[in-house]
Amino acid sequence: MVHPVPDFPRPDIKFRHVLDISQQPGGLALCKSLLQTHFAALASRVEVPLALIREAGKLPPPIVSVIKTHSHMLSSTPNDPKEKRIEIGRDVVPEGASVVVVDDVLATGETLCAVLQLLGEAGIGAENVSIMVVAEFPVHRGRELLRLRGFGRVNIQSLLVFGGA
Ligand SMILES: O=P(O)(O)OC[C@H]1O[C@H](OP(=O)(O)OP(=O)(O)O)[C@H](O)[C@@H]1O
Ligand SMILES: Nc1ncnc2[nH]cnc12
Repeated sequence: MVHPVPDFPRPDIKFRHVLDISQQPGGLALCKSLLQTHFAALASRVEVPLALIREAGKLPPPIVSVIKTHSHMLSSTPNDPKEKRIEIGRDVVPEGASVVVVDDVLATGETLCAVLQLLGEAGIGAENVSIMVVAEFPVHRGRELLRLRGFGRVNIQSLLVFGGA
């Protein structure tokens, strides 16, 4: 279901088009049901609130915001800024709530570190967060970065793992 695209976005990279899963018939439903086997409380199935985390400038105030150093892999143009900000509405997740973070890819781990930091700023400790990704690329050592940044105890589950560490 995830087809490889050679030499994208740069020569010698075998890109795995993970998001294409959602463009294939039944793909999104398959993902949802696989994710649900890992986490009983997925927002779209059991109607717990969905909290969006977006790049800076896309959510109205009040927001909480942190810097995100972006992953080298998909920074396709040399002019891409080295860091961006990500944001969440300040009061969308009640303090002390349990949160399941869902993202498509875990590669370097910069994104998930920024997300955990952002949730921390919003009053949600890492002990109340679990993470689910569709695809993990261990070659980029994302879990190691999370450990180094103090998030080693956060539960991370991936549906697909491409290659070794
Ligand atoms: O584990 P990481 O190395 O952070 O990569 C994973 C992130 O990269 C992609 O997003 P995007 O292309 O927006 O991220 P980028 O700008 O950081 O490359 C993807 O949707 C993940 O959120
Ligand atoms: N090979 C790859 N394909 C798609 N996304 C990625 N993120 C990091 N490595 C990747």
